[in-house]
Amino acid sequence: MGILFSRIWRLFNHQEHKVIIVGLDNAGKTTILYQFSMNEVVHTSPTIGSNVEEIVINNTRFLMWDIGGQESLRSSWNTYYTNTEFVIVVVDSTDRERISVTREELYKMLAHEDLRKAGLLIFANKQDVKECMSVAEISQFLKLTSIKDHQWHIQACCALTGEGLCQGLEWMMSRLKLR
Ligand SMILES: Nc1nc2c(ncn2[C@@H]2O[C@H](COP(=O)(O)OP(=O)(O)OP(=O)(O)O)[C@@H](O)[C@H]2O)c(=O)[nH]1
Ligand SMILES: [Mg+2]
Repeated sequence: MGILFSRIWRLFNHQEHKVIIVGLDNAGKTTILYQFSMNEVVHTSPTIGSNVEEIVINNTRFLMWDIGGQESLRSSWNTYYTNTEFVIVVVDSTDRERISVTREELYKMLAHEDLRKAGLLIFANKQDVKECMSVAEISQFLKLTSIKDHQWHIQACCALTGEGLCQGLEWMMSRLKLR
């Protein structure tokens, strides 16, 4: 009876799932957010604070927070962590010099109590640029296989064309179904 009730509850309970989009400045977070919400490339300037949009896919509602990635803003990312179900980390695949900074920020986040249960989706963005880092390279730099306490997935994408973005969302949807 309990299982049946919880299945019916989930069927009718169109609750919102909180998602935060983080990553270094210039990674493409805002471009990705508006590809999700408007299906188009918007002209962006560096985000100060955050942008938020509701994205609805097959009756599943995500509330997505895109947070500014400049160095001075990173210490306030943690003010967005409460009730977060998914963290999307956007990596600029052309930025080899700062991948170690992304790694530091990533592990700092994963250690945070409020993100204990959050799933992790990594977008290897800007795959349209020649000689960018591949998914395999980024996985290695970020030591993703060492992450045992969070569900994670890495997805190649190009925010300008939208390629790969849906696959990332599909992974998030597939995690929700398992709950
Ligand atoms: N070539 C290429 N450029 C991209 C891609 N995605 C985003 N950009 C460009 O990268 C620049 C930064 O994009 P934003 O979306 O503003 O980056 P952001 O991560 O929100 O940056 P902050 O708000 O400063 O944290 C813009 O000029 C985008 O047009 C991509 O897939 N390929
Ligand atoms: Mg931005």
